[in-house]
Amino acid sequence: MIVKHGMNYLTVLNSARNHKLAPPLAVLRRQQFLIRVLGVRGENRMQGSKFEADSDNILRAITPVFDPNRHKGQAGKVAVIGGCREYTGAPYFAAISALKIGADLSHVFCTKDAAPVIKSYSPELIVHPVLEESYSVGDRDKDHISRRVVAEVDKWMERFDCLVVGPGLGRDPFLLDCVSEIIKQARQSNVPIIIDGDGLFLVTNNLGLVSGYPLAILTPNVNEYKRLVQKVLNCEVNDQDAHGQLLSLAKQIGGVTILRKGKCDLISDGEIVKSVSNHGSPRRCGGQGDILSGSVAVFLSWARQLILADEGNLIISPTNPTMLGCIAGSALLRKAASLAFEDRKRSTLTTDIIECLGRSLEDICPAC
Ligand SMILES: NC(=O)C1=CN([C@@H]2O[C@H](COP(=O)(O)OP(=O)(O)OC[C@H]3O[C@@H](n4cnc5c(N)ncnc54)[C@H](OP(=O)(O)O)[C@@H]3O)[C@@H](O)[C@H]2O)[C@@H](O)CC1
Ligand SMILES: Nc1ncnc2c1ncn2[C@@H]1O[C@H](COP(=O)(O)OP(=O)(O)OP(=O)(O)O)[C@@H](O)[C@H]1O
Ligand SMILES: [Mg+2]
Repeated sequence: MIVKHGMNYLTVLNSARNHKLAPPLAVLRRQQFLIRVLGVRGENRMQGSKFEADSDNILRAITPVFDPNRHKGQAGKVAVIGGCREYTGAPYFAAISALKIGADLSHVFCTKDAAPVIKSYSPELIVHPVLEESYSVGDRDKDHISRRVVAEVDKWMERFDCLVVGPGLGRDPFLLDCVSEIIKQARQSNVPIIIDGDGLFLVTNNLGLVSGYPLAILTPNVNEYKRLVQKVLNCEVNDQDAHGQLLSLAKQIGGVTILRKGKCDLISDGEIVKSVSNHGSPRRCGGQGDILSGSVAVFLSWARQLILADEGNLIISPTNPTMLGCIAGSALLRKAASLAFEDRKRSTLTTDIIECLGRSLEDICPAC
């Protein structure tokens, strides 16, 4: 069978299937080979586009070199607000990913039920059992419990370089009210905030929480993006003009940065659009978005530090730390997912990808 340039996948597969002389296994192998070859060609086209971010150079530029004069905390202190009765995996994935990439300290603020579970996954995480869900709070106690929850988080706020709000947070109304107050406090303290998962459910219904805050990053998946577009732009997702629509969405929410996750990750701060489409994994197991939110938190913190220290002498582009954090986090996650898949194939899980984060970063910027 001759494969001609421009033949689509289906034509090629059907030809291979109709190739009756070949034994079935050989046909299958040939099909897989053709899919791989043609798939890679398509991906290269996307990576060569003018929108594709220079992610390797960005990772090299913003990852700090080791310095014996630095003390604990200077490589990043992040906090994840999430974790409830249903979900304990998501906040763990986000918080541990931050540590595996190089943050010094990673906190989790979760409900009382979730805390012992998350603590038992890892002694490395600092877990605060402070959030409350409606079922454990009487109507009369709501005001003072809400004040107490917000105060518990606020006393740590100034120490954090970045907050990740939403992985495994759940949608309990009382809990979400408290989290709204926490977002307001973070904003007042100028702490960058990444909004993911159920945090996006909260923010989509209350855009004022992040609108006009340049240190906010939203990381919607396909469902979350759809809801955001419907709410803000009052229309449906338009894949024919994906870049233009993302740009308007970020602009409309007052210049927040949006990382639209998908086959190719698209990132915009309302000024520019960048894409990250390096090879990832075909496995779509749950939790990869959580790794991403923890990763973006670390890279955003590092980019911000670098920009403050360099006083405008930065030689990379873009220069917005939220854009840099998203590009670096997305590229690293995809590389780690690809490495994990090479090794584990169909059984690849989120924990396998987390184990590949260190090696992936090391390949691009060695520690020494
Ligand atoms: N191991 C873990 O702990 C992991 C935990 N995870 C955590 O899960 C949470 C939800 O995130 P997700 O990604 O499942 O949300 P998403 O794609 O919008 O929903 C998919 C479908 O479900 C539905 N739906 C969801 N929640 C609903 C609700 N409360 N009540 C009713 N419907 C609900 C939704 O329907 P819709 O909202 O469109 O009506 C859609 O059809 C979030 O906290 C995340 O961090 C993940 O990170 C994975 C690993
Ligand atoms: N079709 C795809 N091909 C390759 N990579 C993808 C694809 N879809 C998503 N990804 C990658 O997986 C990462 C997580 O995206 P995903 O859409 O799974 O998030 P999510 O649904 O929020 O995940 P989670 O299960 O953690 O909530 C993204 O950064 C993206 O790079
Ligand atoms: Mg998610």
